[in-house]
Amino acid sequence: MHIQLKNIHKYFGSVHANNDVSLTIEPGQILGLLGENGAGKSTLMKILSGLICKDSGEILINGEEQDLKSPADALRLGIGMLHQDPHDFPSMTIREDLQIWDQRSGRANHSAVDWQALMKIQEDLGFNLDLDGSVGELTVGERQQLELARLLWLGVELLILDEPTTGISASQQEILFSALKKLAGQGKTIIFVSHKLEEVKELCSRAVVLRKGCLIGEREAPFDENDLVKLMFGRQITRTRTAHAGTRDVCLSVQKLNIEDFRIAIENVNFDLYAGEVIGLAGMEGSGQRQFLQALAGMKQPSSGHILFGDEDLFGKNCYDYQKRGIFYVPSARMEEGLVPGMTLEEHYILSDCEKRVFIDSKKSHKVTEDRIQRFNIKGRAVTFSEELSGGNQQRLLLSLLQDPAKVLLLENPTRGLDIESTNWIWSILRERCQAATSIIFSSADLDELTFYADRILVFFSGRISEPLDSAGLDEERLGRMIGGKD
Ligand SMILES: Nc1ncnc2c1ncn2[C@@H]1O[C@H](COP(=O)(O)OP(=O)(O)OP(=O)(O)O)[C@@H](O)[C@H]1O
Repeated sequence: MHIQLKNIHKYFGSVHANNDVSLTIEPGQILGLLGENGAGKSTLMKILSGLICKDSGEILINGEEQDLKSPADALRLGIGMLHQDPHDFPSMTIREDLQIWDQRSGRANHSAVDWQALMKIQEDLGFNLDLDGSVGELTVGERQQLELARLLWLGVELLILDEPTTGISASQQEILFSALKKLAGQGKTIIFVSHKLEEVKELCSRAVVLRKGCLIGEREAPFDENDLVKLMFGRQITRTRTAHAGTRDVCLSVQKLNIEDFRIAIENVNFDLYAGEVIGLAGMEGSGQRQFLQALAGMKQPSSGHILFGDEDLFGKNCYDYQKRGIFYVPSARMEEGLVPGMTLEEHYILSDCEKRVFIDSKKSHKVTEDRIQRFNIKGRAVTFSEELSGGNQQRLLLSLLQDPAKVLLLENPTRGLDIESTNWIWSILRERCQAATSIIFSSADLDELTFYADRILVFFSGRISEPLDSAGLDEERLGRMIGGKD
């Protein structure tokens, strides 16, 4: 599919999200679309996939101008997008979810041959989704897999992937990349939106960069990472190491903890979390990290064991008891579990205020909102709805809602979808909290982030958890082997 975007403009109120963007993409090309958080990448891709309408400009598909008014219009032309947050129906089975989408694209016949075709796509991509399983029970990574398989099943020729590797493991990523290369080899056009330059280097033949809504440059492979960073931010940025603040004072002691659900059984976990320490959880997605974090936040009842906090055993208490003691959890699925669509930034701050009162103190809430927007550098206003923020800014909003003082922060993929500058910044904020004796346990699929920011690492493999490993002496290769259960 040959795609030509000509002079695309898009405004959201006073925000000029896409400013005169022109771009041509050849068939069989894997194009990297780069830019800092809020640069306008998702907006451009949403326009191309029919989810939102451009204000002006032209879209030509195979030389013909097209007026894309809906995702169904785009799908009919063979354009499909995998969004940062899954677009699916958690209350349905996978089969039902697929059928709904297929009807939207105007093709409603589902013979055994159709389902066989889907299974073949799954097999080619290395996915293993049970068609009669519930969508709501899938992990974020599996939901991405479902969407990708669905798009190919619907016959897309242009595949747009917005940050597709954020929730998936290294081995899933390998499978995904080889599948994408194969698809490009078959002539499909792929646009890969990412903040991870090493992935763009590995996958893409060409990269274009957006900054403040404008397309400001492009490069052909092989890419120089420093050059791309400079193009994205207008200056050089590297990962900044922050001072470690770990002490030997035990903040939380986990003893003989057993956690069980229908997915996984985690047995006999024992470790001490020290005040000011950062512990990273490594492992393939779905190896128990989420259940573990939720158990430590009181959101999931462990089957037995002890969670000792000071003189108290928190086993059996609920999440509000944990919150009262300063133990907070931040989920990975930010728009579904963390933020409330339809509510403004200010309403989020009002809702997250723990102080109980009948009336809203609007003077105070305006001030808190303005302070947090400024402190967390959120590109949005007090009246902006959470779903209107860019992905990276939603993540900033989520983290800005955390209460002070916090004793323990349990963070699921805290820098998901953030650019290097924002990641540096978030970790500087988190480390600042550690200096004030807050302890952090975070999960991440990014080995580099784990070895760089964690003091110690717990490796999860099929519900088994390693002894805490000192991250200082741990190289990524060994960590990778342990995650795969080979060490
Ligand atoms: N529906 C909307 N309503 C209002 N403003 C919006 C909306 N969608 C996006 N914006 C604004 O447009 C700008 C570009 O956002 P966009 O999501 O395209 O950025 P992005 O480059 O994809 O960022 P990220 O890497 O953080 O996902 C941001 O300032 C964002 O707040």
